[in-house]
Amino acid sequence: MSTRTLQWVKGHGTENDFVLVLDPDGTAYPDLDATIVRELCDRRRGIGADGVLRVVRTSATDDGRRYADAAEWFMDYRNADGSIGEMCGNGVRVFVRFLLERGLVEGTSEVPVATRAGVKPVRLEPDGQLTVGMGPATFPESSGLTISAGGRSWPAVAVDMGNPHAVAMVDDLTDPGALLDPPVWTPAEVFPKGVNAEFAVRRGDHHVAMRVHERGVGETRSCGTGACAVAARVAAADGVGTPVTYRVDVPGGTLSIGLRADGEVELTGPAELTVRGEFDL
Ligand SMILES: N[C@@H](CCC[C@H](N)C(=O)O)C(=O)O
Repeated sequence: MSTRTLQWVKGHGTENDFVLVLDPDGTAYPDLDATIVRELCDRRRGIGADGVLRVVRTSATDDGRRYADAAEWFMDYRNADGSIGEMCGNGVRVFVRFLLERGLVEGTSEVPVATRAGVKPVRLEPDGQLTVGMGPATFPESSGLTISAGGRSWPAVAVDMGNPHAVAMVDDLTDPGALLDPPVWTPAEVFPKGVNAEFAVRRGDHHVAMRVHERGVGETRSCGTGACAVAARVAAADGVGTPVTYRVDVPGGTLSIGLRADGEVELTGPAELTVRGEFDL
């Protein structure tokens, strides 16, 4: 019989859902490894989530320590399969909602959060949504890139948002099929560490919709970094000037992506905490 329990909180951003574990000094759950992450995220045997956000002080982590002067808190993110993702746009909003609700940060103007893709400032909007300074979108060389899913293939563009994305424009969001298996891409060397694959359609002026198959997870209801990648790719294809804002519809809601004149990408969306409990380790 188990003698230890893990205290958890569940939250989501446009239905991209996470288990949050508070471990301020990095000592509460030294065994929170890939196996436990998989158990927590299991939707039948565990709590069920797309990933785990460990809330830990930057000074208490190897990956966060270099940011200790810029941010008190480090978002230690893992995908549902236990793998590490460098950045999570929906997750970082949920992370800040947790910090705010627990009184772990002073004031509400802007909260810097250290991630494996750098420090991201997050601010609370008057309507309760959160805006993340995501940094720039960059376009690694990807000429000839194709991505295949559901028995069909599309040309795609690689976009780096701190984590890797392949964006394909499709005629209809049902074209990639059920997205049960990870999409396959060529040339393989474009994404040596795997990829998050977005399939997008245009809905109108500065308005797109997308589905995503996330690396380390499967199809999810939303992906914040993916929505930024789609907006950046569509804006580049259209040659639109900045600043400009794109509405990106995802199965779990709507995100707003601001492409600023200085190259910064801003992600705005909701973040909610929903349930909490204990998990026997
Ligand atoms: N859902 C996230 C992205 C999470 C990480 C991704 N699966 C990866 O491995 O890069 C988001 O909202 O950005």
